[in-house]
Amino acid sequence: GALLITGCSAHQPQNATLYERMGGQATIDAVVENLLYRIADDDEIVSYFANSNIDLFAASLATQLCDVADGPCQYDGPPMDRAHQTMGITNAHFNRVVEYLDAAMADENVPLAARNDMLGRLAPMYDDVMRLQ
Ligand code: HEM
Repeated sequence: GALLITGCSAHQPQNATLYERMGGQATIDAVVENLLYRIADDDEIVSYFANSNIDLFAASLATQLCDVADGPCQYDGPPMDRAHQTMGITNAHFNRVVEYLDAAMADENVPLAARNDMLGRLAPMYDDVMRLQ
C-alpha cells in the first residue's frame, strides 16, 4: 500500500489538478461513456432518460466533470436544480447513479484518491439535484 502510493504519486507534481490526476479529458470521456452503458443496463435509471438526447447529456456531463476537476472547461449548462426538476429522482436512485460513476471511474483506472476526490466534489450537488423533485 504505502510503497505503491508513494511510487505512483512520484509520476505527478504535488500540485497536479484533479483533472490531471484522473487522466485528463480522454479518461473523463471514457468514464462518461462507461457510465452510459451502466445506465442503459438499469431499467429503472434509464427510464429517467427516456426523453433525453443522450449525446448532449454525455457532452454536458463530460464538460461538468472537467470543470469540477479544475480542468480547462467551463460548464455553462443549466444549474443542477433546473436540470433535474420534477423527474421524481429518489434517494436510492441518486445513490445508484453515484455508485455507477464510481464504478465507471474504477473501470477506467482512475486512482482511488482521485475517485474519492471527485465524489467529494459532487456530493454537495445532492441538495441541488433533489431540490425540485
Ligand atoms: C451528483 C449527481 C449528478 C450530477 C453531477 C448530474 C449531472 C448532470 C448534468 C451535467 C446534466 C446535463 C444538464 C444539461 O446540460 O442539460 C444532467 C442531466 C440529466 N440527469 Fe443528472 N446528474 C446527477 C444525478 C442524476 C440522477 C441521480 C439522475 C436520475 C436518477 C439524473 C438524471 C438526469 C437526466 C435524465 C438528465 C437529462 C435531462 C435532459 O434530458 O435534459 N441525474 N445531469
